[in-house]
Parts: sequence; structure tokens; C-alpha cells
Amino acid sequence: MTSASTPEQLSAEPAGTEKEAPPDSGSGSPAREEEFLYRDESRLRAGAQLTSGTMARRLPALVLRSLRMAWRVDRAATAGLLACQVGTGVLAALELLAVTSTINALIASGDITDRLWEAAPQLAVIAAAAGLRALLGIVVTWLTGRLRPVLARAAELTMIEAALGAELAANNMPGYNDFYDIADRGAQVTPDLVAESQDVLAATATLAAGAAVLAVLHPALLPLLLVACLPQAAAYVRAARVLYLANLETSGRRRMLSKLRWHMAYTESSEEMRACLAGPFLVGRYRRLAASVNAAERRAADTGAWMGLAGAAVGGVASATVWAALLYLLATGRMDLAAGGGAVFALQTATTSVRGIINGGARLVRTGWYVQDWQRFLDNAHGQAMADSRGTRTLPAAPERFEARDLTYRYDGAPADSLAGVSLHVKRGEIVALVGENGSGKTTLSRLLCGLLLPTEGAVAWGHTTTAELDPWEAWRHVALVPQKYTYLPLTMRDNITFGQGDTGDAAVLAACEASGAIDMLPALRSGLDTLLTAEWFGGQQLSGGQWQRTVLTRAFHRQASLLVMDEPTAALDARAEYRVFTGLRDLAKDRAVLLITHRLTNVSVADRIVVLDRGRIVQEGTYEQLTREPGLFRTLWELQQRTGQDPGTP
Ligand SMILES: Nc1ncnc2c1ncn2[C@@H]1O[C@H](COP(=O)(O)OP(=O)(O)OP(=O)(O)O)[C@@H](O)[C@H]1O
Repeated sequence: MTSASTPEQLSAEPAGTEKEAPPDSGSGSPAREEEFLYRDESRLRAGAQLTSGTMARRLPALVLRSLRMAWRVDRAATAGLLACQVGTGVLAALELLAVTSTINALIASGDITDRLWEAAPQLAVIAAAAGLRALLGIVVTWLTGRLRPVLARAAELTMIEAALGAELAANNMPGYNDFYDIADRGAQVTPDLVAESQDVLAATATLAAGAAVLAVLHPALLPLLLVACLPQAAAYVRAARVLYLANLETSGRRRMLSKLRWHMAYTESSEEMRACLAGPFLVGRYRRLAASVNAAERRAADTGAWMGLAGAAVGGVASATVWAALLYLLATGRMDLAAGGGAVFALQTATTSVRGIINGGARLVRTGWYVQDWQRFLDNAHGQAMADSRGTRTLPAAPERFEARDLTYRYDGAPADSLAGVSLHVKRGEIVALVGENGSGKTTLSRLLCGLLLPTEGAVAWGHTTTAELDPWEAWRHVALVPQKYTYLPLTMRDNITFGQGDTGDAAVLAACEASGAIDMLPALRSGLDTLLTAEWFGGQQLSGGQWQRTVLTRAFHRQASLLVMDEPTAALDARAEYRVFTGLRDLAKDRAVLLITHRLTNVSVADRIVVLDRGRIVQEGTYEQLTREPGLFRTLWELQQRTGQDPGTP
């Protein structure tokens, strides 16, 4: 390994040297590396057409929805915040009126002591209002601090629920995961939307107070102030849009960065990161991609800053114009000096409020765009909500028969069908084995039979009901699945087995452990079934690959489901454990329909029927005895295994 590959040196690379990839960082130009990263052109185009007018129209609904959510998670804090904002506005108005009349009193003719006495109540109102406003400010900070984390977590949870409610197929759709990330950003900034709308409300309340005074002093001043500030508002919103669009444009690249980070830093890939030198290779890739994202974000920051500057300059000129107008009114005697004093203060307050509205409004509009993405995802999971594509029927009883009828399936964006014209059934009490070479469609067929995917053509029927008609969450209570890539959860063994369902007592869980062979692992586990299965946390224990597979098998056996689907269920098991699983399978199949996928062909002798797939089509079907005798794909593969000794036969 070269010295450039040590972790210390990789992390010690100074910021800003992103373009200098390490020598072993792999081939391929940045352009090539990025070309497969999805860019949702239609979203970008739609984003480019976003106007402040459209957002201004949508904002009330967005703010209302976020407030409703805030109300759900913490009524007291939400009500308190709203009350504080209204209070702040009222106090600001009072203060302003008091200041105006104080100025009027002070600059009126007469004895100064009398004038001071006359102004004393107003001064008391000013002091009290200022004190109360400061107090309300502290309360707002306190309540926001309490509401923010709860609201952010609640928003995250709604995202998770929406993602869980999306079709499995969505994960393979270009753009879906990017959109998820963009929407997730919206979920994260939901508390900002609430806080920013409150800032705008507070500024509006203060403006209203200033406006009332200004309108009394001279009717031209307020419209002049508002009109003068419009260009600045437009510039700020444009700057906000540039930043939002940059986020949209870089979403695919940033998602890749976060995937790379995950692989480089976490345990799952840690062996290959080191021994295969994947770490240094990926750091190089990361640097190049990060450089390209940084460049896009810097461009946006520069453009945004220029727009902000232009806006501020226009705003400055606008303010000067209004002040000049005030001077003109005073100089020409159109406003008397006493009114002028109040006007100066009211104008100052109104200008500050208008700036607050413009700044807060621009931030609010930008946050609104994010939150709108979040809410759109919640509404239909980017068009992939199962609620929209499936029915709501439930089954009166566990189905007896699961049947695929003339199925065709093509993954989104795939060049060809993964399955074509496939028909197959499996009944309770029966074991059907699916075999075939890599990529022949076995897993896809099992996903369709489970109702995880809906067919492109044809149907899957559970009894008399198709999977498209069923409420999926109800339906999956009848399924036990051992997928090829299973999930290791940082939970106890019991929770990993039961997922909190069915009989979680020792007797039921141990019976399932007996069938899978996991029972042999228990004596070595510190707290038996209640051992945390990860060494990442204190007191946890790490399982081996085969031990995990036994746990996942236990999970499936523990579920009293009428359809048991096992995809390479024993790939990591030792010979004894594998033998145990296959000899126990017949017993398990008594009241289950079992679909078994395996490449170890002697194991399929346990099946009542074997279905052979080749390039998405069924090419053979029969018993083990028939298929090992008759010429065909099964016998060819079986003989190869016999010859290489990979499959020495059932022990
Ligand atoms: N999530 C997916 N998205 C797109 N295409 C997929 C996806 N999963 C599988 N495919 C494609 O569908 C075809 C069938 O894949 P499938 O996983 O069903 O095969 P298999 O027979 O289970 O393979 P193996 O024996 O390697 O597990 C393959 O061409 C594969 O590229």
C-alpha cells in the first residue's frame, strides 16, 4: 500500500484539494462517473419556473399544514408561540403609539417639566411594553426549543411512514430515491417553516402598528415605502430560488456522496474497505464528486449573494427615497414638526418590519419549496403509494393456494422482461422448489408471489383474490420470507425473531429456534433470547454470518404464515444446520405453502415439485426423480454440481 492510502493521511488532506485524487483512486473521468447519476430534468424545469407569486399563493396552505402538525405534536407550545407572536405585535403597536405621543408631547410648546409629566404615562407604557416584549422573546426561544426537535422527529416519522407505504418497485425507479432525499430535506426544515412564518407574522404585526401611525401622519408614506421595497423582495426571493435549485440539481450527487460515506465509515463494508483497498479508491471518487457538488453550491452561493447585494442596493435607494419624501413633506410644510418626529420613528419601525418581512419571507418561500416537496411525497410517495395502486380487500381466512397466472414482469427502466408468461401454483402442505441460473427470475417470481411486486401483466391470486386487490399490510400477515439479503437489526434476538408479532414468549420462540438450529447458539449468548445482537453497543454480541442466517430462518419459522418463501435459505449454514433445516421442512410444510429457491440442487429433492426457470421462462417442471433422469437444464446443472463436488448430496 502506498503512503497515500493510510487513513491518517487520507483524512489529513487539506480542504480545497478535492480535485487531486490519490493515485490509486480508479479510472474514469468525473463526467463519466456522474453521467449515471440521475437528474430529474422535469423537476429542474418546474423548479426554474417557480415564481414568488405561486409560492405566495401556496404558502398559507403549507404553513397551515405545518402548524396543524405542530399542533398535533405539542398543542401547548404551538398555542403559546402563536399567542406570543400576537402579543409581540400588539405590544409593538402600543410601544409605537406611546413613542409617537411621547415625541409629540415633548416637542409641543409649554413648560418642559409639565411636558415631561404629561409624557410620563406614555414613557411607562414604552418601558412596560419593551420589557414584556423581551420577556415574550425569551418565551418564544424556550417554546421553539421545545417544539423544534419534536416537530422534526414527527416530520421524519411521516416520511418513514410514506416510504414504507410506497411500492417496493419504487426503489428501482430512477429519481425516486432522489426525490425521497429532497422531500426528507423538507421534513427536516418543517420547524423552520413554523419559526419563519412566526417571524413574518411578528414583523407584519409590527408593520401594521407602524402603518397605522404612518397612515394617520401622511397617507402617501406607507404606499411609498411598500412600493419602494418590492424590488428588494423580488431579488431576495430570486436568490432563495437559486439556492433551492442548486439543492435540487445536486441531489443525485449528494445522495451518492452519502452512500459512499456510509460504506466507507460503517461496519458492513469495513473489511473490503481495508483489505481490498476499496477505501482509498472510494476516497478518490468521493473527492471528485464532492468537488463537483461544491462547485455547484459555490456557484449558487455567489449568484445568491450578487442578487442579495443588488436587492440590498435597490432597498437602500428605496429607503433613501422614502426618507427624502419625508424631508420634502417637512420642508414644504405639508407635515408639521410634531407629526414629523412621530413619523421618523414610525418610518424607522415600518422600514425595519418591511425588511424583516422581506428577509423572513424569502427564507419562508425557500423553506416552503422544500416543505412542499415533503408534503407532495407524503401525499403519494412520488406516485408510488401502495394506497393508490392496490385495493383494500382483506382475506376472510388464510389462503390455501397461491397462484401465478401468466405473469410478465419488467423492472422499471429495464431493457427486457425479467419474467415472461410464467404460471405456477403452490398449495398449503406442498413444497415447490424454484431453480435456475443466476438472473433467471427466481427471486423476482418469489417477490410477485408474496405480493411485494405487482405483475406488469397477468395476476397473482391468493385463493380467489389477486394481490392487486388486497390490502398489502393485511396480506403480508400471511407471509413468512427469508430473503437472499436479509436485515441484521440492532435488537435483541427475541425482537429480531418476532418483530414484536405473534407469541413472543419463550416457548414459541424456542420452538422456532429448534427448527432452524438457532437453539444451539443460545448457550453462548450472554442473555439468551434477550441478548442484543450487535457489538456496536455495550453489552451486545456479534453473530457470525451463519448464525445470523439461523436467526433469520427462525424469524420465518416463528411466523404462523401460510406462505413460506425461502430464497437461498441455507447458503451460509454448515452441513449439520443445513441438514436440520431440510429434514424439518416437510414438517413445517404441513400447514404452509413453501416456495424454496436454492442453487444446491440435491436439496430440492425435498420438494414435491421443481420448477426450472431460464431467462424468465419456465422450461421444466417435475419431481426430483424425473428431472435428474430426463435431459434438460436441471440435469445439466445437477451433473455439473455432482462433478465439481459442490453438491455432494444430502447427508
Ligand atoms: N431490483 C431490480 N431492478 C431491476 N432489475 C432487476 C432487479 N432485480 C432483478 N433484476 C433483473 O431481473 C432479472 C432476474 O433477476 P432475479 O433476481 O429474479 O434472478 P434470480 O434467478 O433470483 O438470480 P440469482 O440466482 O442470481 O439470485 C435479472 O436480469 C436482474 O438483472
